Amino acid sequence: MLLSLKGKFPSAILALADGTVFLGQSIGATGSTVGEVVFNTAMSGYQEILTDPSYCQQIVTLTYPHIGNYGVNDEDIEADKVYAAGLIIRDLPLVASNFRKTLTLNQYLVRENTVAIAGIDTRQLTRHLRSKGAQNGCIVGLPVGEEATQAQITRAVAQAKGAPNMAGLDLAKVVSVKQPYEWTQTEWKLGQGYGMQIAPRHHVVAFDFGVKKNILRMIAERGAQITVVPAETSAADVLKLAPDGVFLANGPGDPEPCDYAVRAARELIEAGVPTFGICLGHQIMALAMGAKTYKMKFGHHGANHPVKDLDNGRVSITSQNHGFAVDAESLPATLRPTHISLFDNTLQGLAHVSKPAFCFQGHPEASPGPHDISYLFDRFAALMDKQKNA
Ligand SMILES: NC(=O)CC[C@H](N)C(=O)O
Repeated sequence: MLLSLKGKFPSAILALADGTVFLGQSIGATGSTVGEVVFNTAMSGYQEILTDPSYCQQIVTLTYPHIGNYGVNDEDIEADKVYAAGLIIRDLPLVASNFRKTLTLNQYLVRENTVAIAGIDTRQLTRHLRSKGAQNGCIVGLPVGEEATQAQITRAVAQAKGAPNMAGLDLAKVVSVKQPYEWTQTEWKLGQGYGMQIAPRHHVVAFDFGVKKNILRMIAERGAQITVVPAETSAADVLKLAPDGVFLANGPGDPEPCDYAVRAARELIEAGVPTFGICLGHQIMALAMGAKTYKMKFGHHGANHPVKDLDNGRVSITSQNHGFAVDAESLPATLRPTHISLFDNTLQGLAHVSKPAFCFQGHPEASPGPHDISYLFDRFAALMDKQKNA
């Protein structure tokens, strides 16, 4: 437990389903939360991570030891609320400084009703998750003045054990919008903030499985007007919108139960509509073509993952956030691998051999992370240009 936090914040419990218990300080809401505990190795971008809908029902532990140094602001959000089920960190600096800061991380977590624990040996926790695999956990933020009792610890372990298993969970339709909406916001620029697409040359229909705002901004930046549609929209309804391209978004949960999305993706790809998928969207495109997906041991969550482009040998440092992957052994003849992870050789990118469709497992929009692989957004725009001019 870090002495600097003790006495300044109430006590908190972190319990894993295997019975491992850590005690620390509550830096968010009072109460308890459960979810799959995963570790993310990005050094900054905690606000983008907390608001990424792909973290729905996951508790994130950040391996970088100082989290909160630059506070939070109103702009670095990937959705309009915090989606992560909870946050685990080592140290919360008591001074947060940045010219864009509107709140401290602690104030933000309380406002967003997010349970969070600090003062945890996140290195020990991460080594545990890495050797045993991701597992469910429970964080309990205690009221001011209360210390953790054995009964509360036992109850927290039981809550962790009782949490639903991520494998088999369809969360895309849970987090998806209920009504379509239009998107025109473009990328953020220093001194200007976010821009707006006023002269679009493409119309993109984006399936919202839990879409990150920065993906939409990067597609809009390259010339698109975007109609975001609910996860369960049929291919026929998408075709009625006469799109130049279709985007399959990132999102939480297991891709396999998303049969409605798999069906729609198959029909749109076979109809020859230029299609681009990211993360869950990549997994859905692979399933649509007949490949299989599987649950990884602890997944990829970070901002420095090297990925090789198999077409030209180029290596990009990429942002990653996934717990499932496409089984390379299961690829049908219609899909060819385009990218692999240099950490573990797992599949990172696919392209259809005869249709204008491709997808990527990592996060070319970063947020947070390096922009090495943003060329995939250019590729999507080029694919739509080519189809239009054909
Ligand atoms: N970021 C994402 O789209 C994640 C996809 C999927 N939920 C996974 O964990 O693999």
